[in-house]
Amino acid sequence: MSRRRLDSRSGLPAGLLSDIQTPISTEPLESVYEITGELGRGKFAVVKRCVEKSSGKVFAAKFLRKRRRGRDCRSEVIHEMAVLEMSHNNNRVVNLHAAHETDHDIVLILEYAAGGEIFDHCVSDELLPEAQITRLIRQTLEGVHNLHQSNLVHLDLKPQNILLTGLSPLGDIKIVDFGLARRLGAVGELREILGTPEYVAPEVLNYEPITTATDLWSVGVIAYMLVTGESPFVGDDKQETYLNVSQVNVDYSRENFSMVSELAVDFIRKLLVKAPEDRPSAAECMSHPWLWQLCLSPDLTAPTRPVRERSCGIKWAAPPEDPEDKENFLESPHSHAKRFRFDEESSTRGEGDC
Ligand SMILES: Nc1ncnc2c1ncn2[C@@H]1O[C@H](COP(=O)(O)OP(=O)(O)OP(=O)(O)O)[C@@H](O)[C@H]1O
Repeated sequence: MSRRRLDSRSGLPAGLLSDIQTPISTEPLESVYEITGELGRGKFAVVKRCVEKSSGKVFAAKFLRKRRRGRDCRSEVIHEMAVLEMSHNNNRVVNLHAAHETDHDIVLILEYAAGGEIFDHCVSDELLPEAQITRLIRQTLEGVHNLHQSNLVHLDLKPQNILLTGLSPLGDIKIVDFGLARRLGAVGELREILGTPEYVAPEVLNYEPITTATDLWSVGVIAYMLVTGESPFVGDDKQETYLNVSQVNVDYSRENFSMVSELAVDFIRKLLVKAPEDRPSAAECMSHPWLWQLCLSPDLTAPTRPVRERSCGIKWAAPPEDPEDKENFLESPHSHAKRFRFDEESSTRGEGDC
């Protein structure tokens, strides 16, 4: 995808934020941090593990190139910093610790997420138990809800951008990569953006207005991938992927979902709908019974499911008594979030369906 709305005067992507509080230090990075190894890379960035010499604390240093394809992209890096700063109080977003500038890069020193990407759990031979998946989705929704409350949309949510604070035991999620994030309303209607074809919503492909619902589509894709180990829209080539997305061509067959609860399917079906206005908001999603049915399960660390094994014994549960869930939750989903209308029939089918 290459479409991108440009500001007519500057030739830069429209709606970039430019106010930052974090000073950009020119002190040589190596004098402050010991760089220890690569954690990941994207199109214009490489992320390395580093240790702050003065404190011994571990961080992730994201090296963002200032020039890309012969163009000065400093303002895009500043924008990413501004979004991170706006999300400072959002516990589900990686924290910006400091920033440095080198000849070629601006380096964001980020909170280190030691557990890697949830993508690894989508492509593993052993999928996570649904109780763990629902915990991760709840946390993702909480992070997304808080972004949306600040009028921010992420627009590049995918399993590679949802990291974990730890692996064993499985930690909490941290959302990263705000390069495509935008503030809604900053420049009128938003219709733009590149993204990763497999994960983008139909309205992005169709150059229709982008709203908070665009992120909710991606949450549906992420949930699909975590429960099935498959990417719902990926085709043999880009064209086929686009077609699958724009026709919402999703495979809910027994083959893919043999091990998945009916409530999980219902949750995903609610999000992977073409019309953005028909998708529930992040807050509304939080009252879906799938997210709470297993949260009182005594053993969240239950063995992982081999791919295609059935998850059974589904029982609906009351909202969480778990203090962590209560603390982190958007108040109480049942008291505050407007309840999205869930299909009674599809919800009850999960019970005892082993
Ligand atoms: N804070 C972090 N802690 C640990 N690993 C990280 C952290 N931030 C990023 N990574 C790793 O580096 C990868 C690339 O980071 P990121 O997505 O921010 O880069 P990007 O160049 O903007 O990516 P893209 O080209 O997909 O937009 C992530 O998918 C993740 O594996």
